[in-house]
Amino acid sequence: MNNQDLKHLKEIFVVTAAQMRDVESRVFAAGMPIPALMEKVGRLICDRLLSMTLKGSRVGILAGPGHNGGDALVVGRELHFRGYNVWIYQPFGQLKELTNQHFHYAQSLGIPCFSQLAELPDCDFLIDGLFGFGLEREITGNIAEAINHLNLWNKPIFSIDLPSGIHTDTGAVLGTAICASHTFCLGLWKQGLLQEQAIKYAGKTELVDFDIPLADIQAVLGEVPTIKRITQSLVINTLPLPLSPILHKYKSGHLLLICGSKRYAGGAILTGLGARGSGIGMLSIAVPESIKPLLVSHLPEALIIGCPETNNGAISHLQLPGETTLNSFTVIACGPGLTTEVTPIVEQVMKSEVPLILDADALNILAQLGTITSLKNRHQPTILTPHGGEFHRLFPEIDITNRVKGVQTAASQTGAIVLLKGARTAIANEQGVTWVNSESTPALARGGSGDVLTGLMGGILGQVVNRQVNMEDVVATAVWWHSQAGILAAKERTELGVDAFTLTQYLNRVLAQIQTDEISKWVELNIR
Ligand SMILES: NC(=O)C1=CN([C@@H]2O[C@H](COP(=O)(O)OP(=O)(O)OC[C@H]3O[C@@H](n4cnc5c(N)ncnc54)[C@H](O)[C@@H]3O)[C@@H](O)[C@H]2O)[C@@H](O)CC1
Ligand SMILES: Nc1ncnc2c1ncn2[C@@H]1O[C@H](COP(=O)(O)OP(=O)(O)O)[C@@H](O)[C@H]1O
Ligand SMILES: [K+]
Repeated sequence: MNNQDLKHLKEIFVVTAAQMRDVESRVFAAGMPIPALMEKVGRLICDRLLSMTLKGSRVGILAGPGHNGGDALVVGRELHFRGYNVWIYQPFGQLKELTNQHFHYAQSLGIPCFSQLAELPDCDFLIDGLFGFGLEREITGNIAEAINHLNLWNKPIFSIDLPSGIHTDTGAVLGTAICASHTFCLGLWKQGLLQEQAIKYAGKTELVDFDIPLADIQAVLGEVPTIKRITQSLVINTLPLPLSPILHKYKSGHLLLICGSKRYAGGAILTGLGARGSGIGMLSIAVPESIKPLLVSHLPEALIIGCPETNNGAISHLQLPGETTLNSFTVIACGPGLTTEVTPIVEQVMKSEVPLILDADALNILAQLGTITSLKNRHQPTILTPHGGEFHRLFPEIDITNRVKGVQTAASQTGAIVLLKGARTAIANEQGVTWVNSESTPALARGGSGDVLTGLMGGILGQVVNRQVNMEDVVATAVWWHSQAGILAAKERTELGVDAFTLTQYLNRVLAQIQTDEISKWVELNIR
């Protein structure tokens, strides 16, 4: 594997504090000296800082008692030698040995050091090395006060490894936490940085790779990591590309969408447009008869199935054409805009023998039915795509403060692939294989964007279901594609310009951006 592929691969792994300690212990046991690693990490951060356009030359170093503080002191010393005005704030009585040595050396170089925050002069930016993955209890007293005060300075703060105060695994705030503008996560992604509650503290995040041998990572996390970050290089293999030159439309998947009502006709259109964006070969959409003309006008290529409807304009029962049954389709996606009147339809699709995506109202009906564990009886995969509220209705007992644990529990209870939507969408299958999407945009937090995701996911699934792919990989691919469309649209149109319809217009542009050679080049990483 070349260096670039190895770097891509390391972006996928996610660790807890205990796992990071195990990985580091292996590296140290193999002979890498701890001081040499600290020096290397400090220099890498320093180089990265120097490659950014930093405003001003007055730097405050916030040094903690552990090795996070040691890293920060190395960064401070290097910036000092490069002509920056460096000041150190170090309020702790006792430091770890190595950190203590760096602190004394900095003092001997004449770098001013203070133990009181009030003495620290005004800085242009700060380096936060108070605590990393060694934070083990709530921050209190003068350190907590200092952090709260520093957050009010409104200056850029670059956090080393994690914003100090953020729990490495859960992302929870332990007492208080630094609000960083940028976080340099060291070596491997810490699970806490992928949890929703850490987002507003971490700022922009990036991984600083310090060349941990892959063998050490895999010895701790396994060859197939249980928790994976969704990255382009990992999902690219699951995209429905390239097409076979002798493709026939009936070999490219037939997706059935069951969606919409007189009241929520737009949801059906958006789901259909999401499916269109996937490139699915054949698309059928079952809607109430009265909105059929509307769907036809928006999706002329789709087969629109008008169904009998209730007095309120919801589908009363499915009326599929001719000999068609639910099992005639490659995939079924059911839910957006249905209303909660369609209970028999949800019961009917649950009995189908094809992969099934349940979203929105289908999830609310499932919650009302109270038969969620019966999903285990399905012979084909089921994918549930709740947002936080729907998740709570489906799984009132499951706490999602730790969203990763939450989806894992839900998936193991139901046997379904569970996707919990949000700023950091998390996906898990029954075996606990988990994906987290860490690249997204709040521009997606708008009505209808979830409908687009359901259609897109159904469309991808329909095309790749006969390939040797893991279902949860397909779900992750849909989430990645959807987010990337949002990011691209927000870049061009601002975050406010990404309504759900516009989002559908960017789906194809995401693919167009990916170089064809990258698609054909994709290397087997042996981690599936
Ligand atoms: N060995 C090295 O040179 C490397 C160091 N790294 C750095 O080392 C860090 C981990 O180092 P450590 O294990 O020393 O841990 P930290 O530097 O994160 O902090 C641990 C220290 O803080 C104290 N502490 C914990 N919670 C506290 C609280 N609430 N209030 C006051 N004191 C508290 C502990 O008693 C301990 O002394 C990483 O986050 C990273 O920055 C690695 O990432 C890279 C390799
Ligand atoms: N703050 C956010 N950052 C990134 N993505 C978000 C954010 N909030 C919501 N999303 C995404 O937007 C979509 C919203 O879906 P959903 O809640 O089902 O909306 P709707 O039902 O209106 O279509 C999901 O894909 C979700 O992950
Ligand atoms: K830190």
